[in-house]
Amino acid sequence: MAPVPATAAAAAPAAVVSTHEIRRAQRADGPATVLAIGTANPETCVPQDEYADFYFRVTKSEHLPELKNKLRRICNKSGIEKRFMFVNDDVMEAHPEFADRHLTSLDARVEIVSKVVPELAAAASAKAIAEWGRPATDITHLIFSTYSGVKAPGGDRLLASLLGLRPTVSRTVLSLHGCYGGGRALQLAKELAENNRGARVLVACAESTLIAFYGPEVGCNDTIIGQALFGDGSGAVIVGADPVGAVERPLFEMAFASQATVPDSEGAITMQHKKGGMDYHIGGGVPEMLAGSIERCLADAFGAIGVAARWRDLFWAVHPGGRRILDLIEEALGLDNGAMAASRQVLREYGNMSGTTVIFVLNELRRRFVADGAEGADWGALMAFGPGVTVETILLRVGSGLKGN
Ligand SMILES: CC(C)(COP(=O)(O)OP(=O)(O)OC[C@H]1O[C@@H](n2cnc3c(N)ncnc32)[C@H](O)[C@@H]1OP(=O)(O)O)[C@@H](O)C(=O)NCCC(=O)NCCSC(=O)/C=C/c1ccc(O)cc1
Repeated sequence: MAPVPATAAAAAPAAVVSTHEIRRAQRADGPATVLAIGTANPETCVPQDEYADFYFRVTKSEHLPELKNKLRRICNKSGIEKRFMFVNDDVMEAHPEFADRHLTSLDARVEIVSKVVPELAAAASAKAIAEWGRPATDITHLIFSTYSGVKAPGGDRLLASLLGLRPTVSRTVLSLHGCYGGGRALQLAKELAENNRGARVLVACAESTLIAFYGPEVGCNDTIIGQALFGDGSGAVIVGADPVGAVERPLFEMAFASQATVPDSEGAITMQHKKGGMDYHIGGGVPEMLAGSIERCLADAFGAIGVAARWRDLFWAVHPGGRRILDLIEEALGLDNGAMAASRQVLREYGNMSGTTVIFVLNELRRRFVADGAEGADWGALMAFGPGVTVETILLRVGSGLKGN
């Protein structure tokens, strides 16, 4: 069809513009930036040194003392002091079938998590929105990441309604990314923010171990290791480009993001919903596998943007999948023992909350930067890992909202 001359009709566009120009006008000018962070946890807190007693009591497994001792040994070496969770005595009394993974319980689990997980995400998101300082109706996109979401319409819809987001908010659910869900969601938020001028993306990650909580079994060490490490929590981040001067405070600029799959690692970490709850496997060699891959991921990412980085000069937001993962990554990169202090603190206070954890780490880093004025800090790396084995890398720069506080 020939273009309509501008004078032909009052409703015609004033000038013919190409789709390239339309596209360019839709893009943001600056990089995606973290503008606010919020976190939340369920009420029940279990000290790590009481966890073995709690777990063997509520699952009625006291007849397996060797496994209880093994759980105690792992808890002692975990670097964790306490964890928060939805599972408590009341839940287990109401659902004794949760203790036995061979009984059918998925429906009951999904019924509970499809309510409590979005509610927890709403609590974290409300904190992020309050800190952000703009109305919830200014959120244009919502990314909800959880491995508890196996229902439609899903937790994203409930979350949007609990927060009073506008009906035209663009919703996406990410599921079963496990421990790299937070990294994946932030990376997607970066793409959305940079490609949609004025977009404000709410990333909400929320996980509950209730979907995967069952009693111990002789010969299944995965259950014991999971019981030693995992906790429940939610983290929310607001991401947008071109911050509005007087209102929005740039915390971290997202300069580059990438994903890599570790070769020959398919079976190392697995998750699958089954009739008795979510089944999972955590291979013994995961810390070594990650330590062997991490430097390549970082070098490729910094290489792609032409920045010569020295690992010792960076700040770190690394997913604390387990204490040994942090130890081996520090060693592989030749870092000081304090380099992962924010990750270790989150591990100590909350355990491994799967995809949510890296948002807690980012929040802890922010707290540390505010406390010391972000002196000397410039570039950093956020890294998250999970099934695949997948490594998410996001290169960060300290934002102006954190400098000179
Ligand atoms: C703190 C650990 C667990 C133990 O510390 P350590 O310094 O290695 O100590 P040890 O070498 O003495 O090991 C203590 C015990 O733990 C056992 N162990 C050591 N890793 C293992 C192992 N992957 N398997 C099963 N036994 C082990 C090890 O065999 C040993 O057993 P035992 O000799 O009987 O005392 C440490 O190994 C560690 O940090 N491991 C990293 C764990 C890890 O790979 N995490 C990343 C994956 S997280 C993930 O996939 C999440 C999935 C998920 C799924 C469901 C959810 O609800 C939520 C999330």
